[in-house]
Amino acid sequence: MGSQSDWATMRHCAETLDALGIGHQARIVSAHRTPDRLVAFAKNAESEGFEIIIAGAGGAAHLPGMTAAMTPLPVLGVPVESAALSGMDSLLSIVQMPGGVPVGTLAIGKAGAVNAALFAAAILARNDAGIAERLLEYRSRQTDNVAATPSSDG
Ligand SMILES: Nc1c(C(=O)O)ncn1[C@@H]1O[C@H](COP(=O)(O)O)[C@@H](O)[C@H]1O
Repeated sequence: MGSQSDWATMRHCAETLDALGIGHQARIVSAHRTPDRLVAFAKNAESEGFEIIIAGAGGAAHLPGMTAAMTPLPVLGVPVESAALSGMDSLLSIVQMPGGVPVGTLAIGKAGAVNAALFAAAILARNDAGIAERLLEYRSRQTDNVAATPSSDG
């Protein structure tokens, strides 16, 4: 993520990965404020054993795209909700990549952070039966938790 302030959003991604038993690391890396850290991280991520990068950033969110430019790994982008423009700036700056350098862009905020973890799980599940099974269980629990009728105090 681009800043400590993104953790309130991105922790939902980390918690979802934990729930699915998927190993992960959370790091603060900024294309703007820590450019050398970004280059070192993105260029070495594959050789360090990372399989997917989830990049959450807000405002002028260059982090996901710059990361994607420097790694062959799949990069998922989470637009963090910004105070000034409610995350529309984050969304548009992450989603509007030029052809040839894709970032898989999720929804703004918490839903996007959770879905980035689930999307990563779906990719990893193709080659990992344990993750595939846990993802199915997660989806099944989610289905079971949707009531068929509304409660009067809901
Ligand atoms: N978008 C980026 C990048 C980047 O794209 O490299 N680095 C920090 N930021 C974003 O700036 C916002 C405000 O950060 P602060 O709260 O630290 O001022 C955060 O949402 C962060 O992701």
